[in-house]
Amino acid sequence: MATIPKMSEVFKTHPLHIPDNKNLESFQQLPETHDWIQPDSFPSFRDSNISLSDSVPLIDLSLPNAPELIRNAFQTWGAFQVINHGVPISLLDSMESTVDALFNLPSPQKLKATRPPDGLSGYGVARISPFFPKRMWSEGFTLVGSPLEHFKKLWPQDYTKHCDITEEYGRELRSLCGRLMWLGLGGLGITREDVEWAGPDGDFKTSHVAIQFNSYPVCPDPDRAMGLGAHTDTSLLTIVYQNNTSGLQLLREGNRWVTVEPVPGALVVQVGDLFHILANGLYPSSLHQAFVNRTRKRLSMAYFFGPPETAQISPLKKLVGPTQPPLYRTVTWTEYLRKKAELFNDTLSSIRLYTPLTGLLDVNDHSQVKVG
Ligand SMILES: O=C(O)CCC(=O)C(=O)O
Ligand SMILES: [Fe+2]
Repeated sequence: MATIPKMSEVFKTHPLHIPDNKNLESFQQLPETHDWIQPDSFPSFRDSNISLSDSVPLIDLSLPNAPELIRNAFQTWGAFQVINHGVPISLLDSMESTVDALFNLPSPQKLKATRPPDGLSGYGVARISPFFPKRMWSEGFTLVGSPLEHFKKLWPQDYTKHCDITEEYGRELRSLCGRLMWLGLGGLGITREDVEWAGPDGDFKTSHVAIQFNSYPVCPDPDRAMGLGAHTDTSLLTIVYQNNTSGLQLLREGNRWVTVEPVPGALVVQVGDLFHILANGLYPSSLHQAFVNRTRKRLSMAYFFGPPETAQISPLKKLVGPTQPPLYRTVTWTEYLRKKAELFNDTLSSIRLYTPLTGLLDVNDHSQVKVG
């Protein structure tokens, strides 16, 4: 059996060099390098005539029927927005201020904390950039593990405050993800005994996590630009916080992009590839992208919740039977991440064991999604 790559080594085989990082805000016109409109380049991402019933569900986690609503949302959308989630709104505000402060630093300061080409943490462009022919209208900062070393480089005097906020955010989101994992799994009839790697208390204490901050500066020609190209996340669950500026879109029924309108204090919960595998395809992995705006800068933070580094992820036994064969082979998160760096939106199909009998592509076959 192949050895499991360590998280820190995942990108050694696929280093990503940061291109000359011009300050996007300084452009009066969209440069050719960022102009995504070519004949037949990608489906239009401006939604038109979307009916109200076509908006991602908004779920109040304090309601007694929340588990049922969550199961429904996961099955139909692979996503929902959640309120009354228990993460203090003041913490969301502080975290947003930290992210804002980070991206407002002068470029040379941000570049001091550049993510190494084969590394996990630091400032840079989106990891998915090499899969698209044009550059994205965004900048990002990825954190795996402690923010301390990175934040010291960004804010030599002032790092403690930002570290404290980020660490508290990480703790709160970990606990929310644990809750949401059990609600999502419960909806499939899965109980604590079925998921060994959730730990003896079922608190996912050894789960691996990454945090991604994204900034989408104002753009002179937003209809021709793209903030973040269409992708699924590799995680089990991703929780996105967005500021009060829209941009996040989900692909609905494989044929139209629906904007997730910002709701104050809400968080967006999305199924990632690994939960899709665990659920043996019953929950689709959410395909999403982000657009940009002409007059409003957008910020988002994505919290990627994954399994422990060595956990073997495969369709849960209870969800497999004579009429439901396992759709995917076993992978670890690190193995999967490495594959994704190579195959991107074809990664799920590369580990698929069965093609649906109908011969039709299922919602998670993204080989049809045009990315270039
Ligand atoms: O900006 C957003 O809303 C989405 C961010 C995202 O999808 C990601 O960081 O993976
Ligand atoms: Fe994402």
